[in-house]
Amino acid sequence: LRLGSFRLQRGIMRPNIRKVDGRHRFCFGAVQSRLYSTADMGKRAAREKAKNEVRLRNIRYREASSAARGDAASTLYSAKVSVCPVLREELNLNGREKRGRVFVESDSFASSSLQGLKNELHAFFRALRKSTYLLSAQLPQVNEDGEMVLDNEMIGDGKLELDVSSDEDVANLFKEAVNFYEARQNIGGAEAITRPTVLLHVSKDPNAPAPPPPPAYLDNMPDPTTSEHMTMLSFYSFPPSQIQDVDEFCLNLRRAWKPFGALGRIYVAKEGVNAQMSVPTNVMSNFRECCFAIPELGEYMENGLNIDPVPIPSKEFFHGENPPPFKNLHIRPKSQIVADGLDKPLDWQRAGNDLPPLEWHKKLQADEPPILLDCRNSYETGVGKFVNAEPLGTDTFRDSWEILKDRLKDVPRDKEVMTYCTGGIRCVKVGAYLEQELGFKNVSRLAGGIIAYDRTLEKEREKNPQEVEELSSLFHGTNYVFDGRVGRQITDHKLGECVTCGNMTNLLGNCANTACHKRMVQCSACLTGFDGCCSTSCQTRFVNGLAKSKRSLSSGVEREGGGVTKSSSGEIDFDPSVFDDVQEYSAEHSSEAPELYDAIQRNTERYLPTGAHMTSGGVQGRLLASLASMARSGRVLEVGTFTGYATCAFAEGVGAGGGGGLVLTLERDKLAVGVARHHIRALSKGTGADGWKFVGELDNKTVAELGEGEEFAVSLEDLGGVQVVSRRCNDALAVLEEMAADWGGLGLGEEPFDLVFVDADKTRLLDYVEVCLASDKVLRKGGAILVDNVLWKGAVIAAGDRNEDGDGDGDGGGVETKQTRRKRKLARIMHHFNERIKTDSRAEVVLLPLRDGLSIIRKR
Ligand SMILES: C[S@@+](CC[C@H](N)C(=O)[O-])C[C@H]1O[C@@H](n2cnc3c(N)ncnc32)[C@H](O)[C@@H]1O
Repeated sequence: LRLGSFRLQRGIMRPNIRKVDGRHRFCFGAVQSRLYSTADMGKRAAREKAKNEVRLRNIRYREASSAARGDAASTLYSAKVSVCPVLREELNLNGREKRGRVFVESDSFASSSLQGLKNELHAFFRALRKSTYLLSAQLPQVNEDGEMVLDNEMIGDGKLELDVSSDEDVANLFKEAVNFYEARQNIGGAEAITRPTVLLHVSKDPNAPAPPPPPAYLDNMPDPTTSEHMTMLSFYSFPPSQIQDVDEFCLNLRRAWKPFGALGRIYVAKEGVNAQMSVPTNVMSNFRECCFAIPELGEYMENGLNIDPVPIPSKEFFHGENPPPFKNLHIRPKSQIVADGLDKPLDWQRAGNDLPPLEWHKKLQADEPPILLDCRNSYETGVGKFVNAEPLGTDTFRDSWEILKDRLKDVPRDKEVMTYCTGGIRCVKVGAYLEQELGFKNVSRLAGGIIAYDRTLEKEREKNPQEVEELSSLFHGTNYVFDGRVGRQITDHKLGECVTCGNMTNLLGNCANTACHKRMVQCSACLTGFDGCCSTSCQTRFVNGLAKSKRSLSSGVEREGGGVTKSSSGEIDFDPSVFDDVQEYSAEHSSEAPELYDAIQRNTERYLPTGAHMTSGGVQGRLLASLASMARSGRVLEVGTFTGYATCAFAEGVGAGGGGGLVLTLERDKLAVGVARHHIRALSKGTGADGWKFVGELDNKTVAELGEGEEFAVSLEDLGGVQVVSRRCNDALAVLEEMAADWGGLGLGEEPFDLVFVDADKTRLLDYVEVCLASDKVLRKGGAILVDNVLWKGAVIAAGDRNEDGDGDGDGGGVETKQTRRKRKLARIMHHFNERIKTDSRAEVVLLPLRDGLSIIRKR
């Protein structure tokens, strides 16, 4: 491994190895892999390893390849694979599985036998395993200039396509690939091909058996997108036979749950599944049936699905004051579903008795109270617990074992021990430990945890109003939950001590200073007085320029007034609220965007409301148009079209030059491309009222969608003949990389772009910029890259101060909300990007504090 970024080879393979925050990061075309340096080996490396064997193997291949760089041909064949549209549809393939690259070792089973080659394909394209398909192949082609072309367009018109249906075909194919490679070397144009390369096409076998019918639980299912409510639920399962192939299981879960429009965070490990989810209420019964049809869940979901009885109106869920608890469906392979820190796994099937909530309630009122242990962490027990319960006082779940051992050392082993936690999952592990490690014979745990207890009692009280007294909750205070709602107040009891004044309260949240973000209990008076911070020092940091992160606690604190003030020490303090005023002032004193753009914004809010904040907007739109008008040859590339706001601004700017030009824009989202298409077509009527009317018509139209790899092109005659090409692609980075190899085969001329706007997946900014800086086919020397959101709402400042690695709470559920964790992670990525690019000798950078931060990177 070497520090710094370097290109291993030109042409089709360009791995970069960079050191990022103490770990080495590999980027390899569309396939990215990360390998952690020894300093960071531990749970993350282990998790990564378990997660994806294929990625690790690719790393090994790459290392082997770089070690034998002069002799790469003897190490590996490269096979670029594409799957036909019929199979893609039928197998419901995800982005990565539609096309990709696999490597085949020379003299291996895979390079000499059909089954071996298929095994190699299945490791990457997992869904193909269970289907019958035909394989055909094509050798690299050479164009009229003698350069090698790896382009599907070369198939047809007399180009050779080979059937690959026997071991002999496979052996011949790779033999031909070597011949071609060696012949190319002799010709002397070897830089275009670095190893024996073939193109493989996977297509549906017309004689294959018909795919199985859709499962019964999907029969007559309502359309989940029309649901007026969302239901929150959680469940966990510890199947006795364990989950044998975790990656495969994740993939299957994703496929099974896709039709329901389910959102959530699901952890899958060999030991089981732990899920927190939101599901459209109108398909809940179908979803439940689906879960029970999955053998690893079904009867092993302890206490079934834990469903919140009060569904949330969809409007409030998606567009309410607080961000939605879940925005996506994340199904993550993990080494454990609850990180326990035990040396060896226990048998989770022997974990004491599951006590139903009503029995539990009765037992707690018995004359001789049992030992009652609250197995949650201190921040949870600090605001609520059962009467007479003993909190373990842990910071993380891992701390439980020593504390339990110590607390129970003198307790007779037949004494009843009762345990509880939020949803029950942690107590499975505690129960197993008490029974198997400490030898307790009478362990009971609260089935479904506090959540189930609270719900059961509420229902019982409704059924038996005369028994309200007997059924009043023995859990006092607030139950801390992990789905972004932070806490549910079960009774009015105030058990927590305010971190800043010591008064009793039941409010909890996180410190507003993102660099601290400590979980804390704080009363409402201090919440306001300390601007949502846990101490005066955090408050000073927060108000002196740090972004005001939205608090997870509902009562967000807004500072009143604002301005530049003099502190007692005489220094000038900067109040961040002034920044908003500055932005507003600059909008008021910039040229107004034509009417068309207001219509674009309105349509975006109508069709893609959750992303409506992503458009470039007024002042930035004007800046983009101005920069495009200065582009030397009028060629602009946009990565991330969304609904075409910036695309139109670029076209407008390029058009102002009057000499034609091209705006190529790339986007993965089907619907966004469809909406953008209308906006771009509206530009053909100009940017004034006509265009506005034209765009307005979209309200009554169905949005036409483009398929993967399809594009539409418009020539804007009224705008100096600018051509706008919008292309739908699953991975814009892969398109840029292809472009770097051979102008992308997009048929858009062999001229580099003057301006590239990088505004897509923020986690790969460095990769996008790297392609632009490294390849003069993508961006000309002297051209510029624009990168949006580089300030990440100011959170980059705090990110610069941090060097921790996330929540580390060890309870498997995470404690920070998903939103704040993601925000901090992205802030770190952005900060790292800003640091890296500033020191890149190939670039000249200006970071403008415009809106969310826009960097202009000129290629030297
Ligand atoms: C911030 S929005 C773009 C906004 C647009 N440039 C504007 O100024 O109005 C980012 C877009 O990038 C798209 N995107 C994210 N990752 C992508 C990828 N790998 N390939 C293509 N598009 C991607 C998203 O679907 C999203 O629509």
